[in-house]
Amino acid sequence: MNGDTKETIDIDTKAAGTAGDNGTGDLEPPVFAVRGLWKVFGPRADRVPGSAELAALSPAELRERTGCTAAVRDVGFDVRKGEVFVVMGLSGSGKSTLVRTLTRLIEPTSGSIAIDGEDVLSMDKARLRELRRHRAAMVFQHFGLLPHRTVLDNVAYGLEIQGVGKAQRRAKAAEVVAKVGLAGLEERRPGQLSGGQQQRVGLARALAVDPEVLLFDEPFSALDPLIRRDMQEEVIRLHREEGRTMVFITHDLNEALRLGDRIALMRDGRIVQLGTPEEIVGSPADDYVRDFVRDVPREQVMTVRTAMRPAADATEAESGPAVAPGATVSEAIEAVARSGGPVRVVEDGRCLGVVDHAALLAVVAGVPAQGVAA
Ligand SMILES: Nc1ncnc2c1ncn2[C@@H]1O[C@H](COP(=O)(O)OP(=O)(O)OP(=O)(O)O)[C@@H](O)[C@H]1O
Repeated sequence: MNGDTKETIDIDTKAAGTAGDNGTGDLEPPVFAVRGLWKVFGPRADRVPGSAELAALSPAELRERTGCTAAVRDVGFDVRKGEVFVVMGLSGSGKSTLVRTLTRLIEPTSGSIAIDGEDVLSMDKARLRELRRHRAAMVFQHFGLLPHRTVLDNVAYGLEIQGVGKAQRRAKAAEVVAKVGLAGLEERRPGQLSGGQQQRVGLARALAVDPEVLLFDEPFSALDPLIRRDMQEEVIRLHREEGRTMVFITHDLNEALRLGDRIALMRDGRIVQLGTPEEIVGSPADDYVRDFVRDVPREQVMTVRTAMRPAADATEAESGPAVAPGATVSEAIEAVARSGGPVRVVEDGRCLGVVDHAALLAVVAGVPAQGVAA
């Protein structure tokens, strides 16, 4: 593992192709910066990342030759402040291992991880404890609630182990319980709650410590679809209201598309594509991703920004119904159907382009359309 004792590490801003760029051109330091990260399980795991020959083997070949599994293979990315960063992939692709290495619940084999520029791999035990308790709180699928404690006391638990006084932690817990929609249930025990309500308690407990980043490990996969939908809405609402940074693991593509500002799609320990939902659905990096997103209703993910063409003349640019550039193709289809003609794409009073029947149909069909902006 790392022998690095520096408190901070230099971040190679080009390594992950995304560092520092928060999409607005501003340079904001990332919350997490991960570079060249490996986690190999098995005998003499350290030799795998260092060996070009072993690192190039397929998972099956590697297992056969060395008895090792490379759960995370040479992964690099940034988690930007305020975004929902989704790690998605099929079972066994390495999602849980990757997210657990961020706070060293699992020790990486090699590579670097920084939180707000601070080297996570050189943190001592006390600093790590502080990281997990205050800065990066995890919400697990199995919520790990204490069965004999009330909802309020379960939520206050994280504050209790931080040494916060009783009155103060109960006041804070009550506030967070209300925030996740559990007001009135404070004195119940976990056994008296539905699965969805228990998950809300788990979420409230993580929120109570006011962490900089919330890490969700498939938190909703055990919930039935309606309650799951409810909890997704809850996460979207909390994110909108608080702008808290979130890292969210899921194997469910729809959940990833609904929640993610950006999605890292994993396969066999590697990130095969990292991008916005629209980039992943609209420009899959390879056949694997293309196959993965094949059944996604494109009109609900793609926006008119991708579908628009320049206005043909001043009349087209200046009159008629308008939509915002972030409107989905599905919304624009409705507007075009109602108006019977092209619809303008307008931002801050300026016409960026227009969308018409042909362009919108091309997006739905997944084929390039003539005159559509690249
Ligand atoms: N402690 C371990 N020892 C050996 N191999 C492990 C260990 N933990 C995970 N693995 C292997 O690492 C790979 C990635 O596992 P991981 O749990 O990270 O995947 P995942 O994408 O989170 O899967 P799931 O969605 O099923 O939770 C798998 O092949 C798994 O068998």
